[in-house]
Amino acid sequence: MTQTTPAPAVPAIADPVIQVRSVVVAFGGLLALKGIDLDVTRGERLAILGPNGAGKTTLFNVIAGDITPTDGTVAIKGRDCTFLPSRHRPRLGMARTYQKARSFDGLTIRENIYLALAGHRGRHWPLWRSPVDRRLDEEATEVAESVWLGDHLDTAAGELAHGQKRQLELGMAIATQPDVMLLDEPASGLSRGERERLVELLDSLAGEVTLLLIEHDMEVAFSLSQRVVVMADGAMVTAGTPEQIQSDPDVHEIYLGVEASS
Ligand SMILES: Nc1ncnc2c1ncn2[C@@H]1O[C@H](COP(=O)(O)OP(=O)(O)OP(=O)(O)O)[C@@H](O)[C@H]1O
Repeated sequence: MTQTTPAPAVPAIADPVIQVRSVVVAFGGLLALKGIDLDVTRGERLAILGPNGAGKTTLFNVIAGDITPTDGTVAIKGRDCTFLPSRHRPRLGMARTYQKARSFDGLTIRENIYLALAGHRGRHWPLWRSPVDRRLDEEATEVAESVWLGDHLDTAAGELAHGQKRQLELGMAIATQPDVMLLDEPASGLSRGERERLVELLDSLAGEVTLLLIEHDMEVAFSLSQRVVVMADGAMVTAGTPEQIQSDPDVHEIYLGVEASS
């Protein structure tokens, strides 16, 4: 399969939250990203699609600060963050989830969300609970309820089913009240009912929250996004509305080509 389509031009947008410019990532001799340009505007819902190995997670890692690009720049809310480590990005209002959930298995749902809340507010795990800490406990309960985990508050994360773990991770991200959320395959491994609840939950986020989504489940990706970017082989192949992407023969070829060869 060959992708000869030139990368789509980056249109100038009024209120960019994320600006990726000429980003290259090399892992030894492998070019995982070959010069990516991407602008995401405030409140936009953007899905990134592409076959395995296309570079989607690597692009997320660059935007979230988990890896520094070999070349190019990333700006968040107008500030050059190319070299800003991921641990500083929540202060910019950014949260991300990972393909593999990163909650603490030995802690309960309430405790995991509490820690996310406390970390965001610059507090530590208290030996004695002050009124502020008790308020955080209440907030943790509210967040757990918002991701439909209110009935499992005292269940250890390690005992949760896969779908519930993803709900917890989403809750931990939401707890930091981000205005930019990067979700890496949030629907993976979820049942149909859980996927529907996920869409409902993400749909209910405030309009100003910017959402970037890597998702293999087309139904989820198309129903949640306003714009879809398709990547293959470290490059952006095309971009458009969900309707445009669904009827794009190049996109079909990318997926069918991969399916045929796998
Ligand atoms: N840390 C790493 N070291 C070496 N190669 C890597 C590393 N991370 C990713 N790669 C390679 O970079 C390429 C892009 O990987 P990436 O995970 O970004 O793709 P992806 O589109 O997210 O795929 P998937 O849908 O399977 O998660 C792949 O060839 C992958 O093997």
